[in-house]
Amino acid sequence: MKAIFKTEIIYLSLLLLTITLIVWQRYGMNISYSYPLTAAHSYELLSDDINGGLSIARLSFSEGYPSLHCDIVLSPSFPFCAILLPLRNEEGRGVDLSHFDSLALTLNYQSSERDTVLVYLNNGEVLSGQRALRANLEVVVPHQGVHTYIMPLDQFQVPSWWVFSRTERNIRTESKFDNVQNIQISTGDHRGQRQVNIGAVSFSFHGKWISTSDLYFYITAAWIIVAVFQTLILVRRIHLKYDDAKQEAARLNDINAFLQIERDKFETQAKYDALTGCMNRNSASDILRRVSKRFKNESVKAMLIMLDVDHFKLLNDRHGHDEGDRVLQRLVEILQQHIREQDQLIRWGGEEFIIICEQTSLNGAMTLAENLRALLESSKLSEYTRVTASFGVAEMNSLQVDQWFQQADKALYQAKNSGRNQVILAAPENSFGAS
Ligand SMILES: Nc1nc2c(ncn2[C@@H]2O[C@H](COP(=O)(O)OP(=O)(O)OP(=O)(O)O)[C@@H](O)[C@H]2O)c(=O)[nH]1
Repeated sequence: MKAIFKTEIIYLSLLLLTITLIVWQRYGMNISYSYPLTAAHSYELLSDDINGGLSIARLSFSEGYPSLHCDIVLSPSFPFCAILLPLRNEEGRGVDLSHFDSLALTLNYQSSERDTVLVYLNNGEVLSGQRALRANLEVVVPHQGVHTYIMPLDQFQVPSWWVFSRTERNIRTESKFDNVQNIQISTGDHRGQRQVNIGAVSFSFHGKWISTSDLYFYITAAWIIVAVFQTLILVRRIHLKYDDAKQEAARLNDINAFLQIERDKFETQAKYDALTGCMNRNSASDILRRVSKRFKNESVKAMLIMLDVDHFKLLNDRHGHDEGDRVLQRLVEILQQHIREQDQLIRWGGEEFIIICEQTSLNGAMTLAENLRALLESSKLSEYTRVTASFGVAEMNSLQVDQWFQQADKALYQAKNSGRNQVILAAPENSFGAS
């Protein structure tokens, strides 16, 4: 949000700056160049006598400014007269008009015939290793008397006579104003005999500090630079955010893995007895639901053997709780080793266990219970005393699971009451084993 706000400020500032510069450039940023045309300066005159012509040019300052008086005489050469207003400094360097757009030239014009005025801006250059003047020409249709003529510099063109007068091949024919040596004001193309007076009243070049094209170039460049810069910052930010998100995802993955491990641990703890490692009562509900379903749907027989260590309290009291724990651990070990893999041994509580045997006949269950009873009796479950267990066996029939358990419990109770260390089959009363 903060970054977006900053971006908006940057673009808004740039927009304001752009508008300000465009308006300022349009109505301000003006520059001009001129000097007063007085007798203090030296002005050059030219006439067709350089080509063998007969026209006569004279200079006067009758009204304070230089005036060209020209008697144009017919001759085979092109008849003309001209006055040159110098622009070069003492070192010979001309004026650089790159930042100027127009020339305002005030002339006092008198002519006996209708004619044009040729205005040249002669630009100093080196061509073929020699100094030369490039003629940049604009034609003015003058009015009699004093008038100001505004001439946009981009309308000045190099005349064809100048191009043909050069011997260089591939010479550039466009106008150039980086070293303008003088302004040449010349009589026009009328070839007839006549008298022409041209007073150079004043001149001034006008322009802008920054040209319109340069200004638009700089503004466009500024917008491009800012946009590229902003894009780079944006890309960098996205990259950093992506890295952060990746790190966060990795961190969440770690937490998830940790929680998964913890969940598995708790699940194991919830279903398995911490002391003996066999299943605890929490596992029983799933197993019993499955067994009961299979019994009902597929008539798979199931037997329940319930066993309880005899006089376990006495053992605890006499030999300590730790010894009691060890007895329970060994007992589970032995039972696990001697039941089938599909039989489920569950610690029902305290020193009481159940074994659920599917696909087992009543005789099979009784035999298994008896074998286990004898095995426990003969095993040295405790190094201090003989340990035995009593068993109750019940067959699953159409009764509910809780009634099945009640039957087994009842048989176990009978086994206890009948002197312990024996196996009792739930009604009809049948019992195996030693007393
Ligand atoms: N060491 C140990 N003792 C336990 C554990 N769980 C239950 N007991 C003890 O087992 C004893 C069970 O005693 P009783 O229910 O009176 O049964 P008993 O002494 O075995 O007598 P009968 O079952 O009638 O033969 C209690 O003292 C419980 O504290 C256990 O995890 N470890």
